[in-house]
Amino acid sequence: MSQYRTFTAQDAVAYAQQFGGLENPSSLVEAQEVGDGNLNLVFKIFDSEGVSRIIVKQALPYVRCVGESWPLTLDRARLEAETLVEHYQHSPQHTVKIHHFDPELAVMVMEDLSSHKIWRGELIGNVYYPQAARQLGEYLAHTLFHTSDFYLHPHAKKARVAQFINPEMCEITEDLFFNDPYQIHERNNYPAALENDVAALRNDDHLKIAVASLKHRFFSQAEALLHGDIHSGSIFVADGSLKAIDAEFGYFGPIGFDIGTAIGNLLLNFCGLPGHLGIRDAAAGREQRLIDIQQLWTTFAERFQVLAAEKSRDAALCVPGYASEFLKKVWQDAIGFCGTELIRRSVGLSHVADIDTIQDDEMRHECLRHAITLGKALIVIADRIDSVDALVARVRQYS
Ligand SMILES: Nc1ncnc2c1ncn2[C@@H]1O[C@H](COP(=O)(O)OP(=O)(O)O)[C@@H](O)[C@H]1O
Ligand SMILES: CSC[C@H]1O[C@H](OP(=O)(O)O)[C@H](O)[C@@H]1O
Repeated sequence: MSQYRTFTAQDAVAYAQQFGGLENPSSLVEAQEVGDGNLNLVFKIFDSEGVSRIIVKQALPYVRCVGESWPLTLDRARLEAETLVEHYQHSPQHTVKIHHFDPELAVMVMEDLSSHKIWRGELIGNVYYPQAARQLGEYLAHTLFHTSDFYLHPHAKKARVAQFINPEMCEITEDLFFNDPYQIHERNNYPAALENDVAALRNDDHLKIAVASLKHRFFSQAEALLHGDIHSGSIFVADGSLKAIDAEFGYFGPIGFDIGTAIGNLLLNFCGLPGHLGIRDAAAGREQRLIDIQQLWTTFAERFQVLAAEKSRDAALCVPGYASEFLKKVWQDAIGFCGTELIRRSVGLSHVADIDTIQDDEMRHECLRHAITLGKALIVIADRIDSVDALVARVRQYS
């Protein structure tokens, strides 16, 4: 029989005392539930001095932001913990450390990153972290290379693919990214003023064929163990430091999905900045976002190629020149997936604070239209955007 029960704050304290690995567990006295994501409970556990020392995260048997009417697998906690543990092996500097995990309770105890801040909030507040984009590129290169066919023995790779089969969480992405925005659906969420813009998505057959091709790749390309939801709200930053959290959508999928999601969230911030800052600061912030995107991709691609040259184990994939060919396909995928992230965050169930917190309705609608237009263009002309400089030029063209 399942032992699962939803934790109270007191349960979380007792659990952290038992499994937090701290030298003086009895100093942990209080918990505060701080979850602001769409899905789970997150408790900060404080010591008697009021200092947050460790985190307890528990999956609920349903989608938190919707309620019990949308049941969801508890196995997502295992998938999150195991993805983060695997990623930590390959990129310990840039992955939160998991101390303990219990599949029955769907709970994990992890490193407290209260010294860091969620990147999305910092991007909205115009606080610049010059190393962050490069560090994100490093994280993606190391985690994706070391879980790919370049590096893993074919038997180990297939065993990992099976371990990380994640049908329910993938189904959420399959629906929210590739279906809902292109049809009438009760989950969609956009202002009435955008009705014509959204109807145009539904009526664009050329766009829908390109989206179908991206969904097909999401279904079928088991290239590496993705984070699966690497947006700026799943990334903590501090001076010189970046750490990924929240990997419950982890599965073996197309590498371009992680790259496209990351770039897409930088572009959503680009679209939203005029709603938060004056003209000059918004323009400067936008330039920084474009530099972030260039640094993210350049770091990722350079690091991936170095790893491929030094550590590829497969006799065919290690042939000189193949890794750079492969990265061309990854880039094409990334542009398309980036476009789907821009659209689903503007029209679908789950939005981003970069645009949603803009107070002025007219301005917010303008920023949403910008994201939709840019997203549509990227999906349709992905094969004509063959470099990061070409992407930056297209973003300027649609500004
Ligand atoms: N390791 C951590 N250290 C400090 N705060 C955390 C940590 N993990 C999560 N949080 C806080 O909890 C919030 C929600 O966590 P997240 O993993 O994004 O939840 P969800 O899975 O519901 O999206 C984060 O935005 C952050 O404020
Ligand atoms: C019904 S889940 C919607 C949305 O929420 C996830 O984001 P997060 O939990 O990090 O806020 C993910 O992006 C899903 O697509």
